[in-house]
Amino acid sequence: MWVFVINEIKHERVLATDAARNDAMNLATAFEAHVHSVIRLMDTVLLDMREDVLEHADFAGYVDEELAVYGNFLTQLAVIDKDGRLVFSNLDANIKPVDLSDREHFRVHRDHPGEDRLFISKPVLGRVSKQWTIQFTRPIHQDGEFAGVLVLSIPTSFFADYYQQINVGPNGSIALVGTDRSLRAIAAGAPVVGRYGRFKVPEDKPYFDPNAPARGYYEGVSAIDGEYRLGAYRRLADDGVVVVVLLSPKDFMAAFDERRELLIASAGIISLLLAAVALLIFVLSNRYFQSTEKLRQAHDQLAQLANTDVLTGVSSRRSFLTGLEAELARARRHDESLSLLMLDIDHFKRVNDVYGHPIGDAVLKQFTATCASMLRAHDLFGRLGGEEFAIALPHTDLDGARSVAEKIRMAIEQAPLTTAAGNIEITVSIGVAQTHAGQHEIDQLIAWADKALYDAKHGGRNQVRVGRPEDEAEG
Ligand SMILES: Nc1nc2c(ncn2[C@@H]2O[C@H](COP(=O)(O)OP(=O)(O)OP(=O)(O)O)[C@@H](O)[C@H]2O)c(=O)[nH]1
Repeated sequence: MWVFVINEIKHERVLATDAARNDAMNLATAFEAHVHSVIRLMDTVLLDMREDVLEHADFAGYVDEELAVYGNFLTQLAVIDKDGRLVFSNLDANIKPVDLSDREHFRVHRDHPGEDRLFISKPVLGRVSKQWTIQFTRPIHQDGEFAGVLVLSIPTSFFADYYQQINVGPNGSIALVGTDRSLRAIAAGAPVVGRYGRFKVPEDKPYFDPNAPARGYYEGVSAIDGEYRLGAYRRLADDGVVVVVLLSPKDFMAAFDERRELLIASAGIISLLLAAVALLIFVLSNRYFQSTEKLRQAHDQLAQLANTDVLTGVSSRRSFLTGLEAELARARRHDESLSLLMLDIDHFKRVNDVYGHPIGDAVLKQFTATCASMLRAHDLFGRLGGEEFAIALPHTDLDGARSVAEKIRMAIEQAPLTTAAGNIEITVSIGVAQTHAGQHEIDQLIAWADKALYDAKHGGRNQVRVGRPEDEAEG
C-alpha cells in the first residue's frame, strides 16, 4: 500500500508541475499578445503625431486631439530637439527647456541618424511628469537630417495594473523585461517598483541568450526575493522585450500538498487498522492454538488413561486386545507365528485376605514389573482384569512361548516380592497358545490360552500349560 501511495504522490507531483508549466506558458502567450498590440498601438500613435509635428507649426492642438482619443493612459507627448532639450510637452504649455541629452531614448536616435525605428525605454522617473514611465520614441528627421525625438510616455503601472488583474497566485509574478536586462514593468507580491531603473535581471536567464528559442521554460531562484520559481517566457525580439511569467511552487503545489497529506493520512489510518486487525488475528489464533494444544494434551491424557491400567502401568484390557488384533494381522501378512500367554497369580485372594488390599496392590505392581523385565520391547503386556494378565509374543512359536512362560513362572516363584508387610511369596500359572500366519481368530487364540491356564490351575498351579488347536479339536 505504501508503495502505491509513494508512487501516487510522485505521479501527482509531476502532474502538478506539468500543469503549472502549461499555465505559465498560456499566461505568457496571452501577455505577449497584449504587449505586442500595445506596442503596435503606441507606434501608430507616434507615427501619426510625428506627421502632425512635421506638418503643422501649431501641432499642439493636433496632439491634444490625438491624446484625447486614448484617454488617460498616455501620460505625455514630448518633443526633444536635436540637442537633447525638451522643447514641447503637452503637460506644460510654458515649459522651460529641460536637458534630456543624457537619456538613452534620445541618444539611441541621435547616435543612429540613418535609422527610423521605434525605441522602448526602460522605466524612467519623468522630470516633468514625476511618474515612472516607459518611453516609446521615434526620431524626427528634417531634410534628411536628425532633428530631434518624439516621445510618447505611458506609466509602468499601465502594464503592471493590467497584470495585477490576473491571478498568478500570491507568490507569482508577471514581468516585462528588456533584453537590456532592465525591468519594464512587473506585477508581483514583492515591492520592486521603487527599484525600476536600478534593478538588473541576472544575465543567466535563458531568454537573454539570442540563440535560445523565442519561447521556453526555466526554473530557479528569483534575484528579487530569493524564492524558487518556475518560469515561462516569450520574447518579442523586434521590440527588445520579453514577457516572463513566474509561478511559485508555494501556490501551484498547495493543492498537491493538501492531497499528499490526505493520501499519507489515509494510508496511515489504513496501516493502523491493518496492524490492529493483524494483532487481533494473532491474539485470537494464539488463543486458538493454545486451546487446541490444551485440547490435544487432554485428549492424549484421556487416551493414555484409557489405554493403560492405572495400578500396574501395563496396557488396559481394551488396548491389549486392540494390539493383539494388530499383531495377528501382521503375522497374517508376514506369515509369522504369534503366541499368547495367559497369566493368573495363584491364590491371590489369600494375599488380600492376609495382608490387606493395599499390599495386594503392591504385589500386583511388583508382579507386573518382574514379568515386564523379561519381555522384549515389541511384546505386548496387558491386564485383562483382577489378577489375570496376558502377554502377546510376536514372531514367537510355541516352543519359544513356552520357554518365556517358564522363565516368568520361575522368576516369580524364586523372587519373593518385597512389601511393607515383608516379603511375600507368590506363584503364577500360565497358559500358552500359538497360531501361525494369523490363520486363527483372536477369540480362538484367547480360548486356547484360557483353557491351558485352566489346565495349569487344575494341574496344581505354579506351572505352564500349552493349549493347541488340535487339543481344542480333540476336546
Ligand atoms: N489387591 C488387589 N486385589 C485384586 C485386584 N483385582 C482383583 N483382586 C483380587 O484378586 C482375587 C482373585 O481371587 P480368585 O479369583 O478367587 O483367585 P485366586 O485367589 O487367585 O485363586 P486361583 O486363581 O484359583 O489361584 C480376588 O480376591 C480379587 O478381589 C486388585 O486390583 N487389587
